[in-house]
Amino acid sequence: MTGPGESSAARLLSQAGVLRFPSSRLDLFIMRDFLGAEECDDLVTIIESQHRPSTLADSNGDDAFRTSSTCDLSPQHPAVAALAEKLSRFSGIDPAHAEPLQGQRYEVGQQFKAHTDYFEPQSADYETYCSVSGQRTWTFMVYLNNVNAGGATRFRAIDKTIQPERGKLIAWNNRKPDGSLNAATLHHAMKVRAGRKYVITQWYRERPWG
Ligand SMILES: O=C(O)CCC(=O)C(=O)O
Ligand SMILES: [Fe+2]
Repeated sequence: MTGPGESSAARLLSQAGVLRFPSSRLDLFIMRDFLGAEECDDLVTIIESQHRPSTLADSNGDDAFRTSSTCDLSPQHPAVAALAEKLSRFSGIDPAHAEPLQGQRYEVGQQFKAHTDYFEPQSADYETYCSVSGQRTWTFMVYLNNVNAGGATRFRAIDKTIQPERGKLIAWNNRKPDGSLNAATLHHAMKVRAGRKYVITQWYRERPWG
């Protein structure tokens, strides 16, 4: 069964160039060249033009936990609207279930330590984040540039490290087939060692965004 805010392995694998990482613990998919060079460069320009310090949904007292910058991408921007539509067609998820797209920008030394994208049900702010749209379901993330050194995304539980590569998309299901949260989705955006790193993330929700 696939809920309204969910993609599926069958959907993703039916599209040319999509590979599945072999793991019984986590549904993780990779596609190179999801975006072309020009699309990536346009999105990097937008992120460069406007960003703020990234924040955490559940602050844990570690000021070094997430040190990147975030760009709230305007859905009015044609390049952003085009990407949102492309992701929705690709994922098969109704765009009503999509959060607004976000860009992340990492300078040398910046990172996002190991975390999950779902909201912790025990956290104080769980209701604030999830009462309207529900839990996060799937994550789709696109690397917008080749990083000179560092900046990989590491999934520790399945021992998989993905190198940033311009235009490459990765996608994973934050939940297990039975709908429970999947702790094996734990991932770490490792420190950039040289150059900058830019990504865009699309998170989807159980219910329409609102
Ligand atoms: O930048 C990355 O490699 C991962 C970013 C991430 O995990 C997030 O923004 O939730
Ligand atoms: Fe994440």
